[in-house]
Amino acid sequence: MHNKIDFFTELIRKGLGKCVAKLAVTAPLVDCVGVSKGEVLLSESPILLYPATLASLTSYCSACFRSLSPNVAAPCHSCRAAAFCSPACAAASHPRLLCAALCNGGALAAAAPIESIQESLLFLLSAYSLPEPSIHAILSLSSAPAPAPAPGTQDPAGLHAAVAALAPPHMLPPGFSPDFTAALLAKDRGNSFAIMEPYRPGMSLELLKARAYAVYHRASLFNHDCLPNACHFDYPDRPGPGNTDIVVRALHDIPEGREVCISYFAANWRYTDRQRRLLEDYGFPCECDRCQVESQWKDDDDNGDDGGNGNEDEAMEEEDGEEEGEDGGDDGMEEEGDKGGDDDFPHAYFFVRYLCDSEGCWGMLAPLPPSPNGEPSHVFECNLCGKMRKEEDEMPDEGTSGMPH
Ligand SMILES: C[S@@+](CC[C@H](N)C(=O)[O-])C[C@H]1O[C@@H](n2cnc3c(N)ncnc32)[C@H](O)[C@@H]1O
Repeated sequence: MHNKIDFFTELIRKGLGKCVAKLAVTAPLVDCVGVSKGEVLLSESPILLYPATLASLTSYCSACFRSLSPNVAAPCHSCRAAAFCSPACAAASHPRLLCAALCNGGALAAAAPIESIQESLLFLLSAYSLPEPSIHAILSLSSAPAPAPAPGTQDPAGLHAAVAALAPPHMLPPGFSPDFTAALLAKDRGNSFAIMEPYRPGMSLELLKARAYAVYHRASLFNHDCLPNACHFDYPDRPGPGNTDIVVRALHDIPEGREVCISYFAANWRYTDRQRRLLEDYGFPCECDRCQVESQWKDDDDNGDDGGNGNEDEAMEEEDGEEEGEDGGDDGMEEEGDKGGDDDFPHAYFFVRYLCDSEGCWGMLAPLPPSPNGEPSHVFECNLCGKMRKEEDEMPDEGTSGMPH
């Protein structure tokens, strides 16, 4: 356990779900005429799909990004560095500038020795391979601010020079310039979605890497909230067409007029980490309900460090033990609230209900879509590990406590 959110989730694993639900903020429940829980709000194909790193080229099909099985993988006839999972994917091929750069021996690997530079170069070579309307669709998205130069990274001018050196000049689009490159990079930073490697049970989310990145036109319009009311799914290894489509579903009923927001990263991140990421990568300080609450927490509650004792796990375990010892556990959380200890965490309900409890996962749980006659599903699906959880399995009852959003 690392922080207060982990603490509440741990309580749920110990069967104290009902108490945590009592702590939930009692916002008025609104009659929902807007969106029903589990409803698919968006299903969309990417404008652009590109490998996350050079290593992705040998593990995933370069056209559809399904996992490659070695006995069916066929190398690209031109570059021999990328591979495809089927004749149809080989015919669809992969971005022509990327293919040309890969034909150039180890030049791409030499230009991009570290993964962050690889990611930017793979993006640029793929984006510059798009037909003009698609490049303009990317340029129409909102821009994220340029990051402060970090050691080992390359600025847009350096990345532009690398693309110019790697791609045959006649293949570059009209308007190719350092400014064009900088504008594209700014769009990628604030709008791309990671398509993750396959999750294996027990694997820590921190170790899970992206296999590819995708830019979508309409999905890029979702704003962020640290207590989102929707989350996105992708199913890259599923058979059939549309395996790289993004699917956005409502976590719960959303009243008409309420903004639909997703979280740009795992919802269990600490306040300071969320603020830093949103400021650095997206250019805004988050002022959502949750951040307003958590900004008031003492440093050792959760604000980004261990509060100096370096062993928060122990502190939490002690606190937990005390609760159970005092009153048998179930009402402990309410008492904790009465004592003023944890009543400053009104969003506990959200974590209990919508965060996956698979070991090391921390994906988000959203209900499956309602049935054709509008019946809501009582099965929740994790958008990272794919685990299905029945609503009644350790989940607090939606009707007995307030909904955060
Ligand atoms: C993926 S885009 C979202 C769509 C964008 N708002 C638009 O109108 O195209 C990300 C950008 O939206 C803005 N944004 C997203 N969530 C926000 C929030 N909670 N508060 C303020 N700005 C936000 C930031 O400028 C961020 O860089």
